Amino acid sequence: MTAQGIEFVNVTKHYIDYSQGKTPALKDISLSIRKGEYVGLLGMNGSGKSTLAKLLNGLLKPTDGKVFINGLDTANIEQLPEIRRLVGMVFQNPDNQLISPVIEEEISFGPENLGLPISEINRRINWALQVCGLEDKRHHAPHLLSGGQKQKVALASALAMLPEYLVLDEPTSMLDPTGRKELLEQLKVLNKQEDMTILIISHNPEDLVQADRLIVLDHGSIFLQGTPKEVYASAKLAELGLDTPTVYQLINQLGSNGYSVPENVKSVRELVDYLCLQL
Ligand SMILES: Nc1ncnc2c1ncn2[C@@H]1O[C@H](COP(=O)(O)OP(=O)(O)OP(=O)(O)O)[C@@H](O)[C@H]1O
Repeated sequence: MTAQGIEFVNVTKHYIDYSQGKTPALKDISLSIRKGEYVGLLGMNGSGKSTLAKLLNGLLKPTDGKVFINGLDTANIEQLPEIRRLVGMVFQNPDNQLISPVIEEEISFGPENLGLPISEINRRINWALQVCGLEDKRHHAPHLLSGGQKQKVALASALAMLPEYLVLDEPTSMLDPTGRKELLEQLKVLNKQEDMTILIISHNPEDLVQADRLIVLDHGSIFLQGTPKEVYASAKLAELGLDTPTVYQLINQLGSNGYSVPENVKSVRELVDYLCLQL
């Protein structure tokens, strides 16, 4: 067992008594996510993505199998506080996550519970507000914000815990195009500069292109995984009816015409730059 990283060992999750013959939400999943990795999770509605995310910080327990975070077992109640410090979660619906009357208090809640000194709490609040572009909203009430702004507050609260692992379930669903672009940029920075491991779930394939690895779920099982280039070049993906981002449609077309594009080209802009260099 590796001490660092996330490890799913033969994990099955049933929500309902399986003596009734119900299909499990997740079936015998084994996977490893190494520390510092940026992983995208995709799949059709009901394929098990949110269930997998909730297993990561012990919100759900496996029916069978084990989930380890840095070697800590999510089924061990004594290890849960440390697991929840390590794994920050940003849920699909921020209304379920925000509890304080003022944004600053919402963000300080977690660090205060860790018993950190005031100076460190303030440093983390300032940093999280700045990363999420919320400096001017510090004294606002979360419930008066728009859905997208609430999503940013939920992210800021998770970041203030300085998690090693950041799990985001549909984080861009309520953001406008600018907010979406900014969030994805910030995730890249958090991953590369802060060495934060990222697991992002999204129905928007464009949100996942910067991942190191994509994992595709189907009916609770891993259907396909690989680099974005490998996954989006796979004919299997079309079987699920999942969209291919524009840049990979172009890369696939170039590939079928005999032109290979390097793995690090992940946006239309980067593709154009790369092609210009080849002229
Ligand atoms: N609380 C619950 N009780 C019973 N069944 C549930 C519960 N939550 C999810 N399920 C079932 O588990 C399966 C996987 O659901 P999950 O929410 O993990 O899928 P998902 O891939 O995140 O879907 P979506 O893309 O729609 O968010 C579905 O069949 C769903 O009906």
